[in-house]
Amino acid sequence: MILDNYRGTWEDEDTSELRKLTREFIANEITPHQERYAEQHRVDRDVWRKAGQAGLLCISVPEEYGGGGGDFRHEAIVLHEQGLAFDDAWGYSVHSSICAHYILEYGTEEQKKAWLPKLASGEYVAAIAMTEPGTGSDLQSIRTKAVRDGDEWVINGSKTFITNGTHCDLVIIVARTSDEPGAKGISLIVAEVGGEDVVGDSGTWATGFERGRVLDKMGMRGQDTRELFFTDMRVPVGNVLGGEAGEDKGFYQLMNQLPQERLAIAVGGAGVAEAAVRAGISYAKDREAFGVPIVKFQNTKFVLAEASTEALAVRTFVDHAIAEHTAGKLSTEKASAAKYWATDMQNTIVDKVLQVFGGYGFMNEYPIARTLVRSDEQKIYGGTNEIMKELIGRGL
Ligand SMILES: CC(C)(COP(=O)(O)OP(=O)(O)OC[C@H]1O[C@@H](n2cnc3c(N)ncnc32)[C@H](O)[C@@H]1OP(=O)(O)O)[C@@H](O)C(=O)NCCC(=O)NCCSC(=O)C1=CCCCC1
Repeated sequence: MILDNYRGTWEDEDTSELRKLTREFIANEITPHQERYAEQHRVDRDVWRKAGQAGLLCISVPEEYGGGGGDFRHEAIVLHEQGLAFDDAWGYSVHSSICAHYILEYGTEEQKKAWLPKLASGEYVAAIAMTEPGTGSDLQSIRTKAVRDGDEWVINGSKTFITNGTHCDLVIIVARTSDEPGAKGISLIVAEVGGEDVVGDSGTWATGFERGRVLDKMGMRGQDTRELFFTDMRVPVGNVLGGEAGEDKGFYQLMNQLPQERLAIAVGGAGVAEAAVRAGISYAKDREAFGVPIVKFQNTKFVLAEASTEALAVRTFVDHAIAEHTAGKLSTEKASAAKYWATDMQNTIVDKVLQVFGGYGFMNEYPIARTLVRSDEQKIYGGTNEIMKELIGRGL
């Protein structure tokens, strides 16, 4: 099969070892519990602690802050393995590959030392609260407001679609901190909110912090997605990422960091696409019709030939983007292209492979069914694919 033995140009012995470790972790801690995680709309809180112990959290954070001392290639291995395992609860990657990086890139030395070791060990779960009920793609229009009162920010507002909304102990809140319009008056404020291991137990939450509805999603049901509310919630004034120098810089920090998030989603997409092809091949070899395995039919071969070629093309493009990102050369446009194309192709590939399964492809007991719905979500979050095309278009 053309995907066999493929290795990205950036993969080496070190990443091979990490791949083995990640595969083992997912096989033990995620795959056997997928159904339960989907039912409870989140993984167990312990998954973070175990991932921390296994060295799978904050892999690209320097060792001096408790991380693994690697780079984005190492994050990419974990993301790719999650895709390959149809792991649709990738909140721990959001924690590591996205949230930790805001602190690493923009935090003061004191902030990095205070928070990163806790994220790397799994003691804290992190979330980033960007999207609001009335503000998705148009990020400049956020309304959550932080007003300075002495040594504290007083925060009011609401956020929705927040990954890790149930478990988060630390939230990076995107809030308006000045009366400047649009992009200029926004800051990233870190709030330590008090974690929650049990849904509904609000005993340890910060005053003025409330977790809203657990959102009932069509796919990625094991991923914890929730509303968050802030009502006169007080946060120390020093919690703006980057300290005083970071005030009102939040929008630019987001624009700089979102390309990594988009690439992370593309990497997951490449993994899911490949896993779908492998599942389709395996099913077509087992399933018999008209006295022969259906893989013998030309239609089946052609569908799987197309899907495996497309999955390989996605992987090579994503690998190219990973190599550029590791070298510090990934542009906003190329990260957007990787996200848009990898997730669109993921959707196309999964859809055509599902047809090979016939009626069984529509049954939830086969991962391919929930994977199709998951593929729809990949095209929306992290910046819709339409916003990705807008960003590519601006660079033409
Ligand atoms: C691209 C975008 C639509 C923004 O365009 P506009 O036309 O409003 O903004 P524009 O006029 O282009 O710019 C404003 C200022 O910003 C500077 N700048 C732009 N790019 C950059 C950059 N790359 N680096 C530095 N500065 C930048 C620009 O110069 C301008 O500055 P100025 O006003 O002159 O001072 C932006 O809002 C966006 O991206 N939305 C998608 C949100 C979105 O992606 N959520 C995702 C939510 S999170 C999520 O879904 C999750 C999913 C998985 C789990 C985790 C979370």
